Amino acid sequence: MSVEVLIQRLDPELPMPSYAHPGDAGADLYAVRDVELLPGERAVVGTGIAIALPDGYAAFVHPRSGLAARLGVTLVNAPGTVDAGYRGEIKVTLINTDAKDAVRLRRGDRIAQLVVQRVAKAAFHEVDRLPGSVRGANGFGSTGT
Ligand SMILES: O=c1ccn([C@H]2C[C@H](O)[C@@H](COP(=O)(O)OP(=O)(O)OP(=O)(O)O)O2)c(=O)[nH]1
Ligand SMILES: [Mg+2]
Repeated sequence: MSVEVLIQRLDPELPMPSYAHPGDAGADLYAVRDVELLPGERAVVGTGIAIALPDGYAAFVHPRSGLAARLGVTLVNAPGTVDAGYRGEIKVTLINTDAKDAVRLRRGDRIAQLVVQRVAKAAFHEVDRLPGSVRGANGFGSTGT
């Protein structure tokens, strides 16, 4: 399934978001600037792009596993939600979770990945009692660890 997504490059020197392999779900996003993150520090970094998604779609900003595993860098609000109507620059809220080492990322580094998905719009109907289910209200580790 493919969907047309309009993209505006706010920084024409950065590459278009790109899928590294056919079949990848996430298209890599690039840092618009250098950033240094001290241990525990976070920063909002632009990606130099704005998009227009069709109604019924959203895009989700996910961390990259390589940055997470190698450097401890992830996203504070993973996954970030990009609404179909959002026309501003897509930004990434990075955090360095490492306890000891600072991390330096450069302009043009791939800092996150964008997953475009269909999303349903809920019509919320208030009721006094919800229909029964096998799980019921069990959660939060109810099946064990
Ligand atoms: O990682 C993210 C998350 C969000 N956004 C942009 C797109 C999204 O449509 C908008 C608002 O995001 P969200 O609804 O998560 O933030 P909010 O704190 O609820 O802000 P608002 O009151 O503007 O909805 O910010 C990003 O660029 N990157
Ligand atoms: Mg919101």
